[in-house]
Amino acid sequence: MEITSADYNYGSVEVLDDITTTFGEGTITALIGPNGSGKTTLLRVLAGLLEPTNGAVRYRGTDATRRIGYLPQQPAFRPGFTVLETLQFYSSLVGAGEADARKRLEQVGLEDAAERPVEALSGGMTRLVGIAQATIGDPPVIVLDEPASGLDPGMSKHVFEIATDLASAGTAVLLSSHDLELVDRTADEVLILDDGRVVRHGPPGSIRAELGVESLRAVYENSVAAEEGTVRVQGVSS
Ligand SMILES: Nc1ncnc2c1ncn2[C@@H]1O[C@H](COP(=O)(O)OP(=O)(O)OP(=O)(O)O)[C@@H](O)[C@H]1O
Repeated sequence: MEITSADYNYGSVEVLDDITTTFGEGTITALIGPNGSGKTTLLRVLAGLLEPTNGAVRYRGTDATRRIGYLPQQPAFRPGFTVLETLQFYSSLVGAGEADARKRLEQVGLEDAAERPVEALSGGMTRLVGIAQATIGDPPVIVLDEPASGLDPGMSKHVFEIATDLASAGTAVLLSSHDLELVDRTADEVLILDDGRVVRHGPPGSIRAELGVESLRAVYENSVAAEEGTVRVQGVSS
């Protein structure tokens, strides 16, 4: 999958600036960057939910029944249905069959919550249902916006293990995260976004070596110009 010379503006607010990069199948690419740097916007463009203002996104292997799975930053499900019914509904939409819904539920460790109404889940459980939903039908590209946010340390690790399994099976996994340690340990590629631009992209080990630092946190601090404790808000002049 590749994105070429892509910009994205919300009206007059320019959020993404000239993004060109490729994402390989079988790899986990983690997007990291300050709050408001454009990670969600880039993931939505890559998932095909937003049309880039300029430039293009191209997918390979478009013969899959479901081309892209997507976990939004704040997943929400229609109330009045159980967890299993919700996932079966998504399965039927993508022609994946009922067994796939149960398999995905087990994969995220939520089989005991199968009969619980979706509106009665905790925040972390709702995100896990969202991850299960995103993986139904084995799409070749899976886009996860902060999949580990709000999860306890054990579940965060588990979610990154799910991402690793998906990548081993050939899926291109794109995700955003603020957990630099987990990203350092798990991602094949790291893409650092600052103020809507890609400031670094490569395997975490290579970019650490390039800068002669020990941790991804040090890479981040070296690469991101934002002042700590402030958020750069595009479209607002100070
Ligand atoms: N619908 C919208 N209309 C106008 N501006 C928007 C809209 N959505 C996002 N933005 C702006 O785009 C910029 C990038 O937002 P985005 O959500 O992509 O950042 P992010 O890197 O995902 O942030 P975070 O880490 O806080 O989730 C922000 O300045 C935000 O205010």
